[in-house]
Amino acid sequence: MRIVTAMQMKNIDKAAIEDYGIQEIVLMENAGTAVAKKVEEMLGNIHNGDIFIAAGTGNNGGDAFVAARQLLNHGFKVKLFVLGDKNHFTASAKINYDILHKISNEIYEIETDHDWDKVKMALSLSNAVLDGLCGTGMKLPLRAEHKKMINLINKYSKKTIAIDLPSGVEADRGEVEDDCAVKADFTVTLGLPKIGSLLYPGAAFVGQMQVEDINLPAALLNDINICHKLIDYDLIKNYLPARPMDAYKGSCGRVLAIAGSVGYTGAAVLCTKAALKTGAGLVTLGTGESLYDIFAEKLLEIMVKPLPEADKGAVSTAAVDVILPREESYDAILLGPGLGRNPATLDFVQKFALQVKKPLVLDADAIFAFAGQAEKLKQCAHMPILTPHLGEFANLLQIKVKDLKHNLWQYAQESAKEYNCVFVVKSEKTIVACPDGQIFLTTVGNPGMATAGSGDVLAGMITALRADKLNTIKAAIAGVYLHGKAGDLAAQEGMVGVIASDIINKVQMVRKSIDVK
Ligand SMILES: NC(=O)C1=CN([C@@H]2O[C@H](COP(=O)(O)OP(=O)(O)OC[C@H]3O[C@@H](n4cnc5c(N)ncnc54)[C@H](O)[C@@H]3O)[C@@H](O)[C@H]2O)[C@H](O)CC1
Ligand SMILES: [K+]
Repeated sequence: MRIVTAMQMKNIDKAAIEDYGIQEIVLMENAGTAVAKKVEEMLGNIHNGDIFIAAGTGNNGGDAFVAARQLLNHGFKVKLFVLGDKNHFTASAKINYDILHKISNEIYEIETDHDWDKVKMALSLSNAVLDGLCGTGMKLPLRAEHKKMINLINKYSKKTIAIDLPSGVEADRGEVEDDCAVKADFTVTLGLPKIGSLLYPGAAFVGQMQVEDINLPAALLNDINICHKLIDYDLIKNYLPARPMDAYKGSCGRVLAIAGSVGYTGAAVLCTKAALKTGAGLVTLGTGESLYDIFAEKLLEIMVKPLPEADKGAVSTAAVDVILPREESYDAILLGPGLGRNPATLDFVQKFALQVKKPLVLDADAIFAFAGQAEKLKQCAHMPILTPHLGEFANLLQIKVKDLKHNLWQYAQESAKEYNCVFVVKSEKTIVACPDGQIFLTTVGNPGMATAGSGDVLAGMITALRADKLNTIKAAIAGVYLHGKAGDLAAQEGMVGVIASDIINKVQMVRKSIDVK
């Protein structure tokens, strides 16, 4: 499913009206009807409950007026409070405001302190709250009266449905000012999900999201110019073919992981085990020769290839001439987990990455090796996949983390294009940014996965998928999805306490659930 900015949604509305002749008032009627249906569904057996509705003067409020009419028709008692200048209703909202006024006398303006007392009384008596204050048209900072209304709604904490977006959540980035946004149990989003409702802190206010197409033409909702999509089952369901009956270990993806250093042997174990559990047929760990005994002892199914080292455990540039002659033995190569930042190792990474002819995944210290030199990545034989967390990405681009965070999607999109890389940028909402401008946003995973080694596991999983014939973008997307789903399964035993090995142990079950039959 595609996800949109406020402007992109406005353009879809505009196209619906101008290209298809679907008038805004029709879309509003569809929106309000869908919202009213959700209220009734949420209230279950309360058939004549009291509904508190807060409405603005824009089309978000217009949706609320339509919903109010529907709910009244179905026997509910509605108290609706309008916030904003009544002389500035949008046209469609005004039409529905006037219709509603002919049906109900429980439509209130809020001008005096007494009116706010009525708000509190109505909230305290309500069975449900409908938030139609503002949606994609809201620009921060919030006006004081809206903050007051939002804080009151949250204070009475009734079952709450937000229309399109929880009021107070910024539509494009998910920004929320002073934690002041409607804490919704459900958000009925219209047309397509707004990016801001999927990013924190905004995402924390959405509750369960329900997407209603409000009868917009499918061609508009699937417009290829909308280049942001969700990573969900629907997207990846055909990515992972079931294993053919005539498979053999060399036909399921041969991975080489160059990883590990003194004090960071765990990363090498995690990324290689993750590659195997993701389905790679053969996995080899290339590591400093003095660590060979440790890994040979630890690893059964993974072959260990001792490499020349500069200092104990630090792979050196001489390793380039050891691996390159044998590169045809591998289908994809992972560089980085726990590799360390010895200058000789960083030199090895750059020299190897720019000479090897096999698909590459760069993680952790291998990304560090290109800090401030990302343009060199364009010399890789295949479009590489980089899996930085925010700090590693900021360091690669040589910018501050806070600047990166404020404009993450733009930096990711521009960097992917400029350096011809796929960036898997790990944060509470991992994204996959591609050179063609596409950005994919994960819908799975949980805070329990913020644990040592989780990134090593992801890097190993992506490399295994890349080795098993998935192209660069699909390998990155499928890896993020599998990793998040495995992490969600691991968190079922308790989110706190998930460790990276738990994620690895759930990968098999996730693959079983999504492999194409
Ligand atoms: N997606 C669709 O196809 C449809 C969406 N609909 C709804 O339309 C709104 C967008 O409507 P718009 O009129 O552009 O703006 P809003 O109603 O979201 O917001 C304007 C509203 O909010 C007040 N406001 C703006 N900024 C602030 C602020 N900083 N503080 C307080 N108040 C603010 C402003 O005064 C107005 O009252 C979309 O979200 C959907 O709900 C269509 O109805 C159907 C088609
Ligand atoms: K809203």
